[in-house]
Amino acid sequence: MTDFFCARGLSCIRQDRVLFQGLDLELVPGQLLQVQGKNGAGKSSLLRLLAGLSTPDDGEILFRGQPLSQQLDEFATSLCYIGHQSGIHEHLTALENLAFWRAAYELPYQDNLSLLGELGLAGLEDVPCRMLSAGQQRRVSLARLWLTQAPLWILDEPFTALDQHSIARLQQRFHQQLAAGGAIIVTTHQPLSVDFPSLKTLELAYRW
Ligand SMILES: Nc1ncnc2c1ncn2[C@@H]1O[C@H](COP(=O)(O)OP(=O)(O)OP(=O)(O)O)[C@@H](O)[C@H]1O
Repeated sequence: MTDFFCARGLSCIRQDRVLFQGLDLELVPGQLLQVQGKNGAGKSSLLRLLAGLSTPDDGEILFRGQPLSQQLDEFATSLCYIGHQSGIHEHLTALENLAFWRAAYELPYQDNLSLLGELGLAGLEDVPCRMLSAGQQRRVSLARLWLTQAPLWILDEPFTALDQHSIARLQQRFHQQLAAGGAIIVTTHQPLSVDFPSLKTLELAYRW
């Protein structure tokens, strides 16, 4: 077992249904884990457990050899979690959202205008996010992945609402994160289009 990130014997019960039990996984630096499964199989529930946002019914999760439950604050600084919800402030502009994240997570300085330009949001930096399209809002949300230095990313359906160009750009960002020794856990119903040598898949079966 690696001491970077692993889970042992995880169980999750929702509405009297056992989504999974006895689930083991491990992730080493530079690795991409894709969690797959039908709608309702429990992918988001698993990712929320792994992100420390909910507690397993059984089993434990270890980050750098220590149980997550004993180091949630430290873990939060090593994690970038992006769930189904965009996590952006809709009344703030894209630039203001980036400034907020940089301050909240004490991230190093970046030229946010250039970053938004690279993400295809040039000219929209000062528009309140509620007025952006779904795909544009998703790009603002994903901008965190260009700001963060967290070694572990947990991403729930990050490609939703993105056009093909944005999907390719995000997958290139995945490559950079993995090459820098980071690791990624991702759910997606779409096949990953770029070749990831370190890709590992975990299929969650839908159980009644
Ligand atoms: N907080 C909750 N309370 C009660 N039931 C929940 C909760 N979260 C999830 N569930 C139930 O757990 C099951 C799995 O949900 P989950 O969101 O993990 O599935 P998923 O595999 O991510 O699905 P999808 O592909 O549709 O996003 C669903 O039947 C859902 O109704």
